[in-house]
Amino acid sequence: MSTPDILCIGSVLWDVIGRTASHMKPGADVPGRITRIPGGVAMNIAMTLGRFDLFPALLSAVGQDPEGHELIGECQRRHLNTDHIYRSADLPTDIYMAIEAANGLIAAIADAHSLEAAGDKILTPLMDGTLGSDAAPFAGIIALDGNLTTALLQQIAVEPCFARADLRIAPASPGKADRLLPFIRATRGTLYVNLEEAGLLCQTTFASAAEAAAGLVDRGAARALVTNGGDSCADAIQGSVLAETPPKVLVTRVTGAGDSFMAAHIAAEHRGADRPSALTQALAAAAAYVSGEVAI
Ligand SMILES: Nc1ncnc2c1ncn2[C@@H]1O[C@H](COP(=O)(O)OP(=O)(O)O)[C@@H](O)[C@H]1O
Ligand SMILES: O=c1[nH]cc([C@@H]2O[C@H](COP(=O)(O)O)[C@@H](O)[C@H]2O)c(=O)[nH]1
Repeated sequence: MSTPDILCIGSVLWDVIGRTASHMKPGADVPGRITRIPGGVAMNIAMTLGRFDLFPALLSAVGQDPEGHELIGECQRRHLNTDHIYRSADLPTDIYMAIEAANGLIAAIADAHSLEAAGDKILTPLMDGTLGSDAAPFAGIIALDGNLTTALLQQIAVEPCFARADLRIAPASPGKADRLLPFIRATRGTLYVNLEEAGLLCQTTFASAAEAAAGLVDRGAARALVTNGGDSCADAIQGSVLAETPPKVLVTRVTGAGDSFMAAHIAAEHRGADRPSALTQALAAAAAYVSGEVAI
């Protein structure tokens, strides 16, 4: 069994996405296309890392139902390491559904109940010596998502078996933004949030990504990357805020843009890029993704 370059911990599920070229209001019923593709923040990050020639391992909960078997097959087809995924016999594979229209994301529902119910079973390989333990903590990059419960995220922020990891954390959705608070309190990890999520975490509203990233660091975050759709994004650490505007592109899909940005940024820093060039490379990758140049 080869040692993974990076671990992705969080949701691995099926995304059911309905897309239409029409504008939609609540209650609209319009023609369009419905697709089912592998998703979940941890999975999206892992898929993008794979495109940068990295070999991430997934830590998640996937059911032993037909949907779960098929999903594991999709992971393996993409050369993602599934050896450490917790395969529950009684929990169903999680699922997410979203509707995207000409006027953007209309609504989405994430059913990540199985991941939540599995709790710290998904972390066993980092505790029992398979990938790490308290005595010999995993010392690589860990991309984490906010689909994990606050209790589990709290555990990761302070427990010895995570003490040496380079934690990269995304909230998964605005509704889950406050689950990242343990990392702000513990001044641990790099947070990847959009402008709305930054505001929710700080219980305020920010006018720009630069202001938001600096605000997160002021409140205790070790490092914060804040994106804002087609507008300028920022990377802040104590005493330094970088900002850059994304390339202008024709947007054909928005679901997963933030995850693409995060994965490309992690991959750039894994290759040794400095902060300004990592930001530029992440924006280029996100632009290719939202313009539809990248196959899923
Ligand atoms: N309308 C857009 N035009 C150009 N780039 C975009 C657009 N929307 C998203 N992106 C790219 O994707 C990144 C993440 O998008 P954002 O919408 O902020 O994240 P999230 O998907 O987490 O809400 C942006 O920083 C940008 O690089
Ligand atoms: O509560 C959650 N919302 C969204 C996701 C995942 O995030 C992606 C969409 O996110 P965004 O719209 O921020 O790009 C989808 O692949 C979806 O599976 C998730 O794991 N959990």
